[in-house]
Amino acid sequence: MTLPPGDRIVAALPEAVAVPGLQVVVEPDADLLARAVGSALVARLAAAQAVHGTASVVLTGGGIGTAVLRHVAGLAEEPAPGQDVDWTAVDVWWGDERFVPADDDERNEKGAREALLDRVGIPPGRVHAIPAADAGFDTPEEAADWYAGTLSDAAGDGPLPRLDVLLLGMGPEGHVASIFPDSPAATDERTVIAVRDCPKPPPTRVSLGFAAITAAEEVWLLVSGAGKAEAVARALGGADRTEIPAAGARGRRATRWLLDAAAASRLPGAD
Ligand SMILES: O=C(O)[C@H](O)[C@@H](O)[C@H](O)[C@H](O)COP(=O)(O)O
Repeated sequence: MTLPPGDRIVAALPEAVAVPGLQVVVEPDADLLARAVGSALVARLAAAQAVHGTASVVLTGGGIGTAVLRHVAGLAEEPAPGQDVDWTAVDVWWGDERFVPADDDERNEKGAREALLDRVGIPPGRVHAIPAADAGFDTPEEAADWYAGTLSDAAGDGPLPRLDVLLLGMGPEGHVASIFPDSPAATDERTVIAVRDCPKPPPTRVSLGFAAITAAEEVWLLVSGAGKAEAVARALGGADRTEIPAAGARGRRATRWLLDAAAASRLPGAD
């Protein structure tokens, strides 16, 4: 029997990091990856609604993350049987955001609205943006505390609501959300944190912490390009999450590494 690439890779990973629910999926290139993830996301949200009546997704910025949303918007216009998402019953959160004015092109929220949210009719009350720098908060710390409170309010009981799928891009050095290697955010226990002096501009951000990321039902890491291959291999090879934050991004039920062939090229078992 010939295993598909992702199965071969999981089989080749050391037992210590073969966490329950770990999947590695490899698509030939970035465009096919974004299409595949878009279809999988629609199916997952439809499945969550079939069980719970509602679904929730945590969005990421970045090229692949935004391309996925564009494909989801296209699928929403012509839903496949059984994969019809009721967008009026989807809660949207963000994994991180830049603390800049709302109309700044650096806002992850702006990209997501253009790619998907403005096209599918989600009620404004279900779009839970991380506050912009001109939204009435003087500091990213105040904005982070407010977002933690908003998550907690949505939960009703406990600090976090059910987060069905949490999407993350990954930087070439292994950062996820705005948790950068060897930064204070990598060891912060809060659900939402302010990030200052970020090595990648803009320097001031608000990010979910590991406490929130690891509470999601499923974490999906979207990674493309050869420049990420070494960090992917280190994350899946058991690196410490303070060195490679992506290594600590794990969902409660599933952790899916969704890669193109170039990003997967340094994994054991990759051809
Ligand atoms: O906040 C940021 O600086 C980016 O949003 C970042 O976290 C991004 O998600 C990754 O760098 C992957 O980006 P690409 O998919 O464009 O490579």
